[in-house]
Amino acid sequence: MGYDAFLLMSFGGPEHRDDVMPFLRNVTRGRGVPEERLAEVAEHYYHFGGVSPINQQCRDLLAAIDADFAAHGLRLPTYWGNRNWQPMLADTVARMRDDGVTSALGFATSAYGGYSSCKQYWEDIAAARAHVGPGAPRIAKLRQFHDHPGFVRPHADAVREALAGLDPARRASTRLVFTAHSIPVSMAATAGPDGGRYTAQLHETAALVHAAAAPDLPWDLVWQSRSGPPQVPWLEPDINDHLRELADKGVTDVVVSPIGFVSDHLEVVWDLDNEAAATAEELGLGYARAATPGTDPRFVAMVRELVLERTDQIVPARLGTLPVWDVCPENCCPPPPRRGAS
Ligand SMILES: CC1=C(CCC(=O)O)c2cc3nc(cc4[nH]c(cc5[nH]c(cc1n2)c(C)c5CCC(=O)O)c(CCC(=O)O)c4C)C(CCC(=O)O)=C3C
Ligand SMILES: [Fe+2]
Repeated sequence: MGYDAFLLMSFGGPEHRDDVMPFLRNVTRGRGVPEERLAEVAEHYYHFGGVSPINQQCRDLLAAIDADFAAHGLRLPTYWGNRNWQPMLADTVARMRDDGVTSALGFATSAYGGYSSCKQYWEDIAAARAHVGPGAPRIAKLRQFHDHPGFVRPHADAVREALAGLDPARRASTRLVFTAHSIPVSMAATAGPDGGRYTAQLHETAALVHAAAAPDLPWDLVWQSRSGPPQVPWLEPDINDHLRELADKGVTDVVVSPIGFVSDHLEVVWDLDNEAAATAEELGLGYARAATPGTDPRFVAMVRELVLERTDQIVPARLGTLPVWDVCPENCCPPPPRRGAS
């Protein structure tokens, strides 16, 4: 098939209290995120003992991928490396070289186009290969999967399940609220080869999940987890402001579906299960948060299918019509201007 390894790439997160600040400095190096914001976000991690759930979720996903590959006779050794915390991608790529890997396929735990969710993983690959030097394996990144049935259907089932936990007598005043990570407006404008692709793909995913889960209900796409300096505009509205507006309009219940994410990591368990849930309670809104795909067997199978489609063994499974791309054109998703100390 031309490839001799599979590489899982993710964001990374701390697993000890002492790792929280070094991790946050890795994430925000050169991005101009104010100290106060870092201290505030550190508290979110300390609330969970300094342990982000994301690394364990990656271990679980990789174990499920191993089992799925084996069950389908796909003999590819698997590896895992992160952008911001151990296991760091550069160390993983060094291990791949030591193991004799020459050409790997990389899967990033982000479904969408854009700088943070796609292009930055290409930069991570290039930096890791440069760090390893001669003999570093070639690594190609698998495509964005925002409309793959293995991603959309688990989200849709989760919305249906969350709805089942709300009062059916109030269904007529219930609303679906899809959320994704906010990004700077300038980053959204330059996402994808023609710009605007992060938000466009998210809209498509939201529409697909809505149609599959609860086509009778109204829905919105809003944003969460804003970072960065206050003077830089980021995508709005924030989920918390949006919940206030919905309550004012007479909405009684919400299902919040984090379609921007593949697992229940810290941005989900803090920003939604803690903050947004508290906002809803204050407003007297019924609130149910839909699960993310995690290790849903359909999502795990999707990873194998992305490998098989890349190696021309199956045709791509797609529910939407927006472009997805395997290789980023040069002009695609430029990095944000670097600010502050780097
Ligand atoms: C688009 C996007 C995704 C989705 C795509 C993907 O999944 O890749 C994502 C995911 C995540 N973001 C995460 C955590 C953080 N993101 C931050 C900051 C930032 N995110 C940004 C964008 C995104 N982020 C941006 C433009 C910044 C500003 C700094 C910069 O330009 O890079 C900060 C800094 C502190 C702060 O929040 O201010 C933290 C701690 C975690 C880990 C959670 C855990 O530990 O479980 C995950 C999965
Ligand atoms: Fe983030």
